[in-house]
This record gives sequence, C-alpha cells and structure tokens, in this order.
Amino acid sequence: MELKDQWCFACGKDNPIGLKLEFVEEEDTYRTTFTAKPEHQGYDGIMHGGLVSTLLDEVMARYINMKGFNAVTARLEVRFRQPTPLGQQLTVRAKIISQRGKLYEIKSELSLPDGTVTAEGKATIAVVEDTAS
Ligand SMILES: CCCCCCCCCCCCCCCC(=O)SCCNC(=O)CCNC(=O)[C@H](O)C(C)(C)COP(=O)(O)OP(=O)(O)OC[C@H]1O[C@@H](n2cnc3c(N)ncnc32)[C@H](O)[C@@H]1OP(=O)(O)O
Repeated sequence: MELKDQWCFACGKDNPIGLKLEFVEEEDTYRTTFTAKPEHQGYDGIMHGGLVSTLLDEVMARYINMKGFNAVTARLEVRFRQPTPLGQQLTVRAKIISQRGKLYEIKSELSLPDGTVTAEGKATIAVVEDTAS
C-alpha cells in the first residue's frame, strides 16, 4: 500500500480537485479542518453525505498511517446527525478506541464552530504492512 505521489483525493497537495486536507495531532486525537463550498453540496446549501464520510474516513485512516503503519479502512459507519452546512469551518477529529491484532477501532466526529456535532464516524482500520520498524 504505497503512496508515492500527492494525488490522494482527501490530502494530496497535487490533486486539482482534491480537498487538500492538513492534519494535526493533539494529545490523543487527530484533527483536520475543512470549509465546504457549493461544489461540495448535495442538496442546496448542504454538504454531500459522501464527502462528509470522506472527511471522517480520512481522519481515522490517516491517524493510523501517521503512527507509522500502512492502513486501510476495513469498515466504515457514519451517523449523519444533522445536515452539514456549507461555508462554515468544520473540525473533524478522530480518536483511537482500541486495538486487536492488526485491527484498530476508531471513532470520529465532525463539528461546527459552535461545537454542534453534525456527523459521527466509526471505523475498523486494518494494518496491512508495518512500516514503523
Ligand atoms: C507522517 C504521515 C505521512 C502520511 C502520508 C501519507 C498519508 C496517506 C494517508 C492515506 C489515508 C487513506 C485514507 C483513506 C482510507 C481508504 O480509503 S483505504 C481504501 C478503502 N479500503 C480498502 O480498499 C480495503 C480493502 N480491503 C482489504 O484490503 C482487506 O479486506 C483487508 C481490510 C486488508 C482485510 O484483508 P485480510 O487481511 O486478508 O483479512 P481477511 O482475510 O479479509 O479477514 C481476516 C480476519 O480479519 C478480521 N477482519 C477483516 N476485516 C474486518 C472488518 N472489516 N471488521 C472486522 N473484522 C475484520 C476478521 O476476523 C477476519 O476473519 P473473518 O471474519 O473473515 O473470518
């Protein structure tokens, strides 16, 4: 599972239609921010649910990647609590819940500037090759 270029749709710097996410680790969480534009909408004024899922997926899978492992999403569950609006800075945070063998259980949430959580993610992330050593 290699990433030789910068074309990841979510985080690649060279992908002209990508989201170009950047990440920060903070204590035991991993975080990114994103402000959705009209090209990211489904219904008028509301971020497309598939892209909401992408944000949640990326922050969770990348957290394991950042810790030195090649990892893929094996299972992804999203709870859409409220519509996610365009034009507001969204904060997406992930936290590792548990690890069993090569599988990590991770949770994430997407929140608005006022703290309202509009979507929650839960994922099983599988390590496919240890690159830490
Ligand atoms: C400094 C940092 C710089 C970083 C700079 C680069 C950053 C770069 C970041 C990229 C971040 C990408 C973020 C996007 C993340 C994607 O989008 S990844 C793409 C989407 N995901 C995929 O394509 C994964 C496709 N699936 C697979 O490859 C394989 O199914 C898996 C997940 C590796 C598992 O395959 P496997 O190891 O062969 O395991 P398998 O035989 O299927 O199962 C064995 C056992 O494992 C367990 N298991 C397997 N899957 C599951 C599951 N989903 N749930 C529970 N148990 C499971 C079960 O016990 C299973 O036994 P059974 O229940 O089947 O009897």
